[in-house]
Amino acid sequence: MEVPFYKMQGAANDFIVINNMKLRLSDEQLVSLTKQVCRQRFSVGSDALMALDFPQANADFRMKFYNADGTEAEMCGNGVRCIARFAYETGIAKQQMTIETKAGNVDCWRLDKRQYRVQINEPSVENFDLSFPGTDFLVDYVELGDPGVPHLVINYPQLKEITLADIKPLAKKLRLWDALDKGANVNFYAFDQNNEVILRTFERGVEDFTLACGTGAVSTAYVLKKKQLIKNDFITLHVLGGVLEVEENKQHFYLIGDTNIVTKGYICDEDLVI
Ligand SMILES: N[C@H](CCC[C@H](N)C(=O)O)C(=O)O
Repeated sequence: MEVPFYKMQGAANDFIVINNMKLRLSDEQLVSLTKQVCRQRFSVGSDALMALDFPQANADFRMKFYNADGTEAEMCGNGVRCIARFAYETGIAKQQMTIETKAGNVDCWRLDKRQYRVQINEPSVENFDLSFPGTDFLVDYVELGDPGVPHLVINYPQLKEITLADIKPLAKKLRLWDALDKGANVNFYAFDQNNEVILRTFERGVEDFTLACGTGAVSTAYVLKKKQLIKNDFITLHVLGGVLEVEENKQHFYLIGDTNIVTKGYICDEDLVI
């Protein structure tokens, strides 16, 4: 079976995007497809797969988001920005759209050919200054949306001086912390010399650091604003894949950033079983 798809990335958080309004694959088929085609080298390789589908209520369309390991996540900030561009450029939506996600509906705006802006779901859970056993780390927990996408936020001042390998063991322990009933994505942040944020995110369902994480950026910005560690309404976050902007406007948080359509074509992986 040849599967028509776009390969897209937002700040190098990369995605396979398919139109399930046309393919009509079942949830089980989407999970199986994801686990096969997200594998690097064996197949296309990607952080996640997103299926654009019919909305269940009054949104323009529905985004079904699957991590590379096949687990479905509640939301994806970079993913929503990319699927919004896919929808606009394939005539499914106009320049402003409402997208149904597991975490709730989100509004998204096309700013220009590549820049998209999304209003991220309001937090439904927040627990600050949790002490992580066996360390002197205080970590903050936020779920964006309801049910929310779970994020831990940790201040790690020497982030610039260390490598991801140095913090991967800690990231894995935090990701799997048994105090969290659905685990979490793990965000390490530090401030740079311009008081902008450096961010590195270990993602649930990828089980590794990705080059960017949109809901991780918003979770971090949310914590910094709530703790009054940052005053301005526009927060620049430097991630390995580039830059993400988070805007707070009337208590709502918006994620703004670049998108890139890397490939348009067909997955014709000869080992693919659907
Ligand atoms: N990269 C995504 C986060 C995906 C969340 C997923 N890793 C999970 O929570 O299982 C983003 O840009 O928001």
